[in-house]
Amino acid sequence: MIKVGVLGARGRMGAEVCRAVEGADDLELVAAVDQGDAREALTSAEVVVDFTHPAVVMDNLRWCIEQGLHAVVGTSGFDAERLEQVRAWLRDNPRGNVLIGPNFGIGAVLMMDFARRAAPFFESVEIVELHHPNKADAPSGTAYRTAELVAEARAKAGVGPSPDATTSQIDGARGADVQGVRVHAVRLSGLVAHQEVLLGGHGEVFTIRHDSMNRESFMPGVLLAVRRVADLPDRLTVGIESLLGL
Ligand SMILES: NC(=O)C1=CN([C@@H]2O[C@H](COP(=O)(O)OP(=O)(O)OC[C@H]3O[C@@H](n4cnc5c(N)ncnc54)[C@H](OP(=O)(O)O)[C@@H]3O)[C@@H](O)[C@H]2O)C=CC1
Ligand SMILES: O=C(O)C1=N[C@H](C(=O)O)C[C@H](O)C1
Repeated sequence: MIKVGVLGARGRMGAEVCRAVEGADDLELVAAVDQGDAREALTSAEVVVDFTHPAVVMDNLRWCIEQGLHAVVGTSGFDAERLEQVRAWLRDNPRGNVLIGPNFGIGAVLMMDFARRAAPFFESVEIVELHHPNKADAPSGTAYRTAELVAEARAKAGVGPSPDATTSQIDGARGADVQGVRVHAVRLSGLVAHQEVLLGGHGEVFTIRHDSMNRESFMPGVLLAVRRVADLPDRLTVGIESLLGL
């Protein structure tokens, strides 16, 4: 049995993770912690899962690393600077691995991988992410990570910037620029979590779309990460691609 603690346990994702852990024969939920609860209850866990808020996740993660706990992090908001900070904390503390998953949906991970692979073959690329209106941040962590992967693949292949002759616009009309990739964020009642990657070439458009219809969709990926985080070859892993053999 792997002992699991959940941070953000009363939130939309945290509550779903608690249910999934309780339903798994090989996992035991030993602590469910939310805003205002003492984190010390988590010291009885081997693996801590964090689905809280981008503003608090770094403090939680530093605490987990200092305690030598393995951490599976779903909370969004990780850029290169934050990842470097996590690496520094890991260097200073000998025990505990960290897996940060921008998206634990299997289809979403495939969407990111397909986008990365397709990126060098099209001169234009833009990302549209669509979420429920209670989401705390924009753009989504998934869109940010997709843009990073796409930008990296295009740079490696020597593809230049996406063509764009816009000279006049209202602020924000062309979305956010994430490493040269335009990212547009929609917030709409009725939605859960969705993304389209639009790739345009000569007379053709290739669209990759993923839809999470509910939060259960993330649970196979979260449980896979919980089961494997202790044995990962690197102290810090970003994404579950390697766990899926991608
Ligand atoms: N990687 C993935 O696959 C997915 C990632 N996410 C990400 O997960 C995060 C959470 O999303 P969601 O569940 O919808 O958000 P919610 O707001 O529903 O849940 C977050 C929970 O964390 C609590 N919380 C806030 N601060 C702390 C703290 N310091 N310690 C413990 N608990 C705290 C909140 O309490 P309170 O409300 O009182 O502030 C709330 O109960 C977001 O960053 C989101 O983008 C979401 C879906 C999938
Ligand atoms: O807040 C959400 O809901 C989601 N957050 C993650 C993100 O920011 O990418 C993952 C998924 O999109 C759902």
